[in-house]
Amino acid sequence: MEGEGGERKRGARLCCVCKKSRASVKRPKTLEQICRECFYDAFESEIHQVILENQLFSPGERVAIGASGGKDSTVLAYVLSKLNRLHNYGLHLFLLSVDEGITGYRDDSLETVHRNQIQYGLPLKVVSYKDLYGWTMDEIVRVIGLKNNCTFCGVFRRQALDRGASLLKVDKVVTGHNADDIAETVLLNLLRGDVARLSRCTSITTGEDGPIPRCKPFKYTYEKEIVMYAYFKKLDYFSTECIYSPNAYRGFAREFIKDLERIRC
Ligand SMILES: Nc1ncnc2c1ncn2[C@@H]1O[C@H](COP(=O)(O)OP(=O)(O)OP(=O)(O)O)[C@@H](O)[C@H]1O
Repeated sequence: MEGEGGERKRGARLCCVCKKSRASVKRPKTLEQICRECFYDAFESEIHQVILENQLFSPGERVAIGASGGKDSTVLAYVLSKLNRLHNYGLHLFLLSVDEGITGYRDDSLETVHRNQIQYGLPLKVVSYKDLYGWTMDEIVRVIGLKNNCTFCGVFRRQALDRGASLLKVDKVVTGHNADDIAETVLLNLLRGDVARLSRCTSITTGEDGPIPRCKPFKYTYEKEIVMYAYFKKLDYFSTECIYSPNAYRGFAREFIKDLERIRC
């Protein structure tokens, strides 16, 4: 038994990047066998390259990170603060959260954002549907039911982020939309035949003609890698799905894409 274990240890695969440490991760994006430290480096430097190549920011800009407390925006807040320090982007970063008023979901995830505020030393602004529109999502769902509620919520959230951004006087809002989210949106726009949105939805920056531009630094980042990064780094995030979204059209698009991926692999 001992011999077997020893042999397995000696035969352990080395990281294909540093060739020193034991590979402990298979990168979903490249399928490379890689060690954790090299995975962190690759993950962060790819996002840095995306920021540079797309000229997402200019020195001195005030940038609000749309912070829901979920994995994507938590990793975005962590990585963007780190890159800002490391590469002297010169950005003033803020966390901006929208409280939709969903009991048992957003109240819990906002607690996570309050902790992130302290952990990352970033100022936090919370704007709520109740204050802005006089209704919480709980109240809206009580009236309209679970059909189309995500459509209402999406429109309200977009406006609420704009209102919060103008209160914070920021130049840009960044969100944690990742490559998987964008693939779903492409499929949804195809199914709806929405040609105008289809041509816009893959842009890394949108809303340049509106009140405030929006950027997606994770446009090329796979969701699986964001989950791995958050998990290995032990980041503090909230992982429950919205209690009102299980019937959303988007959920079916997500499953369809996952099925296609499974068939292809
Ligand atoms: N309530 C909110 N307040 C602020 N920003 C939000 C909120 N909800 C969503 N966002 C922003 O929009 C992005 C995409 O939101 P989506 O609802 O698709 O959640 P998600 O893919 O689960 O992301 P996350 O893991 O960050 O919650 C988030 O990453 C975040 O930047």
